[in-house]
Amino acid sequence: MIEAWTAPDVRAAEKPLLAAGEPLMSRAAHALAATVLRDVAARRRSLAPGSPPRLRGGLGSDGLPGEAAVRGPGAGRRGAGARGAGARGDVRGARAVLLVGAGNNGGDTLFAGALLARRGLAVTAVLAAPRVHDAGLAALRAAGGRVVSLFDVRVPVVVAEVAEADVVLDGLVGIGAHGVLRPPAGGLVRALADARAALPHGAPRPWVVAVDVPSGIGVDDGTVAGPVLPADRTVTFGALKPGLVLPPAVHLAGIVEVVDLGLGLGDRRVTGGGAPGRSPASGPAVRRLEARDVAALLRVPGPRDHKYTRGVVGVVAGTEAFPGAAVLAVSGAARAGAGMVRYLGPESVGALVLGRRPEVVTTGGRVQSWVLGPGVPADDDAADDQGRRIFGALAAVTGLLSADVTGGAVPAVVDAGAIELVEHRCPPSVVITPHAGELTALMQRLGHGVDRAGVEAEPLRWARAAHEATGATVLLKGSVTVIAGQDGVFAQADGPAWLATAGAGDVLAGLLGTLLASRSADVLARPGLAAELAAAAVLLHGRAAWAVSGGSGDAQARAGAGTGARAGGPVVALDVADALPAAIADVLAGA
Ligand SMILES: NC(=O)C1=CN([C@@H]2O[C@H](COP(=O)(O)OP(=O)(O)OC[C@H]3O[C@@H](n4cnc5c(N)ncnc54)[C@H](O)[C@@H]3O)[C@@H](O)[C@H]2O)[C@@H](O)CC1
Ligand SMILES: Nc1ncnc2c1ncn2[C@@H]1O[C@H](COP(=O)(O)OP(=O)(O)O)[C@@H](O)[C@H]1O
Ligand SMILES: [K+]
Repeated sequence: MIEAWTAPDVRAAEKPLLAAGEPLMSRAAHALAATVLRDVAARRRSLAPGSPPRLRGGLGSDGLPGEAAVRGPGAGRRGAGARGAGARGDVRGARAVLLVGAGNNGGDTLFAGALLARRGLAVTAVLAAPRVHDAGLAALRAAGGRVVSLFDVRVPVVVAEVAEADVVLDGLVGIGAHGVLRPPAGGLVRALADARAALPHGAPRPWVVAVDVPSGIGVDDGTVAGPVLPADRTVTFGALKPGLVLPPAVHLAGIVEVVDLGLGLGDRRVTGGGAPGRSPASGPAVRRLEARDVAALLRVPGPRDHKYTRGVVGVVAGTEAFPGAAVLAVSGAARAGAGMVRYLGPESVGALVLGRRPEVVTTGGRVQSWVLGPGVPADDDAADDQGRRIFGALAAVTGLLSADVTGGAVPAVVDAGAIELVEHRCPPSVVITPHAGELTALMQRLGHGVDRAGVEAEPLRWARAAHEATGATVLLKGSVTVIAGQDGVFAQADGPAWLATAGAGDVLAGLLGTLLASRSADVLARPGLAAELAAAAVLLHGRAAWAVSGGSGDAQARAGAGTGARAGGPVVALDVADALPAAIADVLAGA
């Protein structure tokens, strides 16, 4: 399990250690410097023979070829004692620019800069505040670092200096940031980000290391309200922060590395206030399941099981206009290991479903979960019959009709057109699975004046708002899928961008239906479990998609800075469903 903790939580955990005199800043700076040295050495090693002595010349990409220690958030922790990691390569003469803000984030950066200078790098600190960390500044000066102030030099001069650098350390603000970056730091970052965006693809440019977080992101909510310099790597201290796992900020963090400062977060619950909507002491603000967590959630059948104990999934999906969605949802459910799948819908669609999946049953009966809505447009008269079926199932799962009539409440996946049909408060065992457009429509119907861009800018906020407004668990789809449930938030980043293809969501709905059916009674009894199973479904869906696309490694590393990992190729939704058995087997085998 990957855990992200808010700034107040981190501060609360640091407090007793600082009071006891633990040298946290020194540990942070040493680990930061070691990583920078390693990165710079790796880039220098990648230089072709005969290239000019400057490190960035000739690289031609933002990559770190040959680097061994690429890691995603939580994929591993480095102790603070990783000194000398850069010793394998000669880094003398490399140029480093430090962007230094007023607080301890700037202090970390200055101390790390001093270590870099002592290793032979030419270090320039650009001070973006009238006063910066005194001891850090003194250390840098003593080590031979050069210091310029944004109050004395113009931004274009700094931009030109940065363009000539091999590595930039972004130490403007960390967990003490409030709001968008203020001048002069904001103007500098905007100019640097613009200059970087204007470079042709693959053009040489400096490697950017964010100190703790990319300055300017919403540390606790992942928002990007102002300018931010995209990082190639983020070296974060003590614990992951929510903004390093949540969209859209996660896309600016690059490869994230956690430096263990011994804060003990996760070992115990700290009371730090936390993010809005969270009660104190409620644990990490955001979690991300890993394969081993999913293995523990999956119910593996045993000798006493039969098809009914394994779980029957009822699927109300597809219309004559959109029959494929029924095939995809049913395939997702069947391939994920349902004991039985019942399909309910138009006869012609049922025939298509049976043609593809003869094991499906097309008669009514008891189910342990529902999958409602894929391929059922909310505003289409032809969908009336499907709409009636969905209303019936919703009446059962929301407890609107008595168990005598409905056979009892069971968990449900409410997808696509069915989301528009939710009119009553849901239990958390109902999982609504919108993409950003569908969530926007839902929130507008509930009276919120938000548009799609607003939802995409603040996915955490709107997923939570939808959960609070409907009572349902909300799974907001995207490259990072955000799940807001009764016991908190998950942010899953498991699939390749190739997965953004028609019908992929239908497969996910069916797959999730099966996971809910397999643990139906548990889901009804434990309000937080639906969100965990939803996160598990996203992980399996993403891993199946990677298998189909032919990629390798973890998603963050692949998306990271040209590590040589395979980017994979196109996928189609039905192939993703067909890859689920192997994805599940791999997860259960610990692969
Ligand atoms: N607390 C600790 O024990 C440790 C903290 N560490 C570092 O300390 C950082 C936190 O330090 P601080 O609490 O000093 O806070 P920061 O350094 O993150 O930022 C606070 C400073 O930035 C200014 N600032 C805030 N918002 C701004 C904005 N929008 N635009 C421009 N300037 C802004 C404030 O006026 C203040 O001077 C962490 O991110 C981490 O890098 C590490 O050294 C590890 C140990
Ligand atoms: N850029 C991306 N990277 C990875 N996965 C993505 C990306 N964009 C979308 N996805 C995933 O692809 C699927 C698309 O689902 P959806 O939008 O519902 O499509 P459909 O309705 O056609 O089935 C979701 O699981 C979503 O999380
Ligand atoms: K920073």
